[in-house]
Amino acid sequence: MCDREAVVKSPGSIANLGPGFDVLAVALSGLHDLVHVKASPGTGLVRVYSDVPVLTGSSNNAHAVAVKSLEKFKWLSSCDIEIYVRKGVPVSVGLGSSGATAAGAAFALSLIAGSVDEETVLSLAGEGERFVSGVAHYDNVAASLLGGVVIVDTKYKKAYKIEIPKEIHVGVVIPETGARTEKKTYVARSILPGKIDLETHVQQSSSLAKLVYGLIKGDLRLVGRAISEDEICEPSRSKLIPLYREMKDIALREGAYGFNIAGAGPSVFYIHDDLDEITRIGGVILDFLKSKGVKASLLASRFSNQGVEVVSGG
Ligand SMILES: Nc1ncnc2c1ncn2[C@@H]1O[C@H](COP(=O)(O)OP(=O)(O)OP(=O)(O)O)[C@@H](O)[C@H]1O
Ligand SMILES: N[C@@H](CCO)C(=O)O
Repeated sequence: MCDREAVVKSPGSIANLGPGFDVLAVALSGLHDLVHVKASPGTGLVRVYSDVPVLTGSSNNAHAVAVKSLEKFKWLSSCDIEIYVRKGVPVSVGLGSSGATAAGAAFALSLIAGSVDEETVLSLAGEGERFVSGVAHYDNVAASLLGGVVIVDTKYKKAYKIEIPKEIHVGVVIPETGARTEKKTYVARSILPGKIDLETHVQQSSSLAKLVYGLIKGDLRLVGRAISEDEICEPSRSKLIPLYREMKDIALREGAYGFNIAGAGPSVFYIHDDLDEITRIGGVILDFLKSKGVKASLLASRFSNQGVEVVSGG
């Protein structure tokens, strides 16, 4: 039995999308991790290798996912597990890098164990996020697994996918400075308000519902307007991102449909239906940052309906 392997591709993602803290995320096109899992006869030893040296061994969340998988799939404990992670999603910038690996590892291990059940895979992948941020949140991992825009059902640990109705291009401005440390998601979560008042709840729910309605109707301007609204994370997290307000003003003034923080930051993202506009608006933001002595780069991508994909094995 312990002589199986699987290679999967798992996409990066943007979580929250403005008002959907821990509830919404979207998979991205052209950015993915490659996760190769091998099982061989043994005693339940887990070894993880990565092309990003600091992520080799037990500092890679794939290790935590594998340990949980051995507990979940009992027969795997008579196997040794080796995992090779080739990172394609930039680490620690807000593009769901840890989530991409966690989702890929959970999916590949479940394939090898012969039991790919969405809820189990989601729950195993969430353990990879717990390892990184202290909390098992499911937004990034659900987007990496399913593709599209996902809505996380936090009560029943499920995720519902909304197919992206039309081309939505996204520009991501990645600052070289900002809260980009190993613990950045942990820190970015620790500064959030512990409680919110009723008025904030109503406003946030309205923005979130508007975003989902806009997606279903294919109304990108409405989607963008909703993406720009967040009463919970943006007020505190934006203070960790140099020139955040100015960047948002520029993007919206230049015609971006919506702008907000990508995941836990420090990157920011904006959307448009025209790729050329994404490039042009990004250029204006980068020129502005340069004039202020802030180094940053632009990454252009697209919202994608593609989730995790099997490359071989299983
Ligand atoms: N397989 C992995 N891939 C990437 N980061 C990992 C992995 N395993 C552990 N980490 C740790 O997680 C940290 C950041 O991941 P985290 O998911 O919090 O941020 P992110 O990738 O920017 O995504 P986001 O803010 O969108 O959730 C990294 O600095 C790294 O130390
Ligand atoms: N929803 C998560 C995504 C980042 O991991 C957060 O904002 O903290």
